[in-house]
Amino acid sequence: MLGVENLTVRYGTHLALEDATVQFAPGTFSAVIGPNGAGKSTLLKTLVGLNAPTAGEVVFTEGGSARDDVAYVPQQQTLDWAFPVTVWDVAMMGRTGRVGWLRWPGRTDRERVADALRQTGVYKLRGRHIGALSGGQRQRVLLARMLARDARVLLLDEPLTGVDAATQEQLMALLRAQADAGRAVVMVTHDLEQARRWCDHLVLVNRRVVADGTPAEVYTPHNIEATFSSSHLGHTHAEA
Ligand SMILES: Nc1ncnc2c1ncn2[C@@H]1O[C@H](COP(=O)(O)OP(=O)(O)OP(=O)(O)O)[C@@H](O)[C@H]1O
Repeated sequence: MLGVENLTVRYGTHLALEDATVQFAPGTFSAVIGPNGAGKSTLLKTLVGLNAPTAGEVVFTEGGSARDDVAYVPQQQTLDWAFPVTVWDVAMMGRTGRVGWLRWPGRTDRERVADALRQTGVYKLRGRHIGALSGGQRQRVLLARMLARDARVLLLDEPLTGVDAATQEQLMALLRAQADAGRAVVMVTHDLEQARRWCDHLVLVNRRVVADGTPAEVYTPHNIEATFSSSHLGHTHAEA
């Protein structure tokens, strides 16, 4: 189990997330939903250890250094796609940590990478330079790197950006299967409708956690209004 308790994150004087308490359970596909600037990426980055809490904490239950068990897929546009590596190399980073190998990949590593590339449908592109890929192909490669990692917790920041509708459905099915296999899958998205169809846990965020529960519990006009209306944003700004 991974979660945050009373988490507040500030960037300088800017309050990005305030007093958030949420848990992400194994076997659950969670969606973190909210408008631009709501603190969604901040939540994921803090879970993976890229941001330090200003107050509150990240909580791992069940076992010790579980952060090693977390695979993180950042937003596609935050990565350097001109970097001279192939699709295979990027997926292998899920095993070895970085290019210029920390250790020489073994047979298990190669098998896991091949399997991940097949699952995401880019095995045939394995020799291609990542700079030559479409947006949808890039997203598949990032998902392959995540799958190759074989982590128990999967955190994905808007993994369906730049992906066509048919591929989005395929990738959502893939993530659903990861949750059904016992992993905790947490996805940041803007797409409330898609999240409602595929996820069993929705977290609505607008600087604070507005609602947290099953789609049936969370998907109410009141919660959606509270999450997405600009008047509410103004309200939370005023509180900050
Ligand atoms: N490194 C940073 N330094 C200063 N401010 C930041 C930093 N990162 C994020 N912010 C600000 O914190 C707020 C929350 O950002 P965050 O990226 O978490 O939002 P988000 O919900 O993921 O938004 P989007 O949907 O646009 O990606 C925003 O107002 C953003 O401008």
